[in-house]
Amino acid sequence: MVQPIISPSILASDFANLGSHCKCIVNGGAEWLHLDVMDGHFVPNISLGAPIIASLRKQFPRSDPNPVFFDCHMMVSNPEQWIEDIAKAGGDGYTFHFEATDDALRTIKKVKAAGMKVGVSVKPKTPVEVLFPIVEEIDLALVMTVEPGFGGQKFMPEMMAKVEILRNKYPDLNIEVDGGLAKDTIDAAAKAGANVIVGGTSVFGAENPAEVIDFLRSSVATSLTAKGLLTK
Ligand SMILES: O=C(CO)[C@H](O)[C@H](O)COP(=O)(O)O
Ligand SMILES: [Fe+2]
Repeated sequence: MVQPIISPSILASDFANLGSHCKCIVNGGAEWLHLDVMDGHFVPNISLGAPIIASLRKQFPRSDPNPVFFDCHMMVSNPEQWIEDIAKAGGDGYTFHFEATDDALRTIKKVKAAGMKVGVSVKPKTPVEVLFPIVEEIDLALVMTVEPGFGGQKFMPEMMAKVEILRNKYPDLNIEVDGGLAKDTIDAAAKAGANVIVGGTSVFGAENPAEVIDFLRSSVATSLTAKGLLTK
């Protein structure tokens, strides 16, 4: 059993007003914040790192009644290098790319030892089957629905086959999709079985983020209910 989770990506935020922009999104009902860390090497772009995450954590303290989950998407070449820094900065989930490590199990163990939930992501050209041997050890699988590196790209519907394969095999797994998720693409992702939805441009760029968040969540809830998978 899983639940719908909306994780808006701060890549599409107004960085000069990051704290207040994120407050508006969280007040609009987002359960998680998706923090895209890019190193300019694994992907051809640079975004942000631990110092920004630490500043943002001060705005969303863990002592809050419903602390916001910091869902860190690590688009970096050496994911083990940043585990301690991100944990100290206040990361809750550490999702690294399968393509970036030569020993995913070792990296998974290190993330867990640092006290974070662990996710593993696959780029569009990576077959989802690579996750099968490690799936029992992870908290989340992230299926990229764009080539990682930039926000505002077009959703790749052909990635939904990967989500379906994972959902059929692992009904209790958190399956996240990232890239181009919006009102016109959510149904495909929800029907395939995704339950954690990243929305950058569609949520941070919306006039009414709360309405978009509700829309995304109800699509996921409808599909999970139809599959008998929704956590009550
Ligand atoms: O990981 C990412 C890019 O690599 C981002 O999370 C993603 O692109 C979200 O932005 P948008 O919803 O605008 O596509
Ligand atoms: Fe991301």
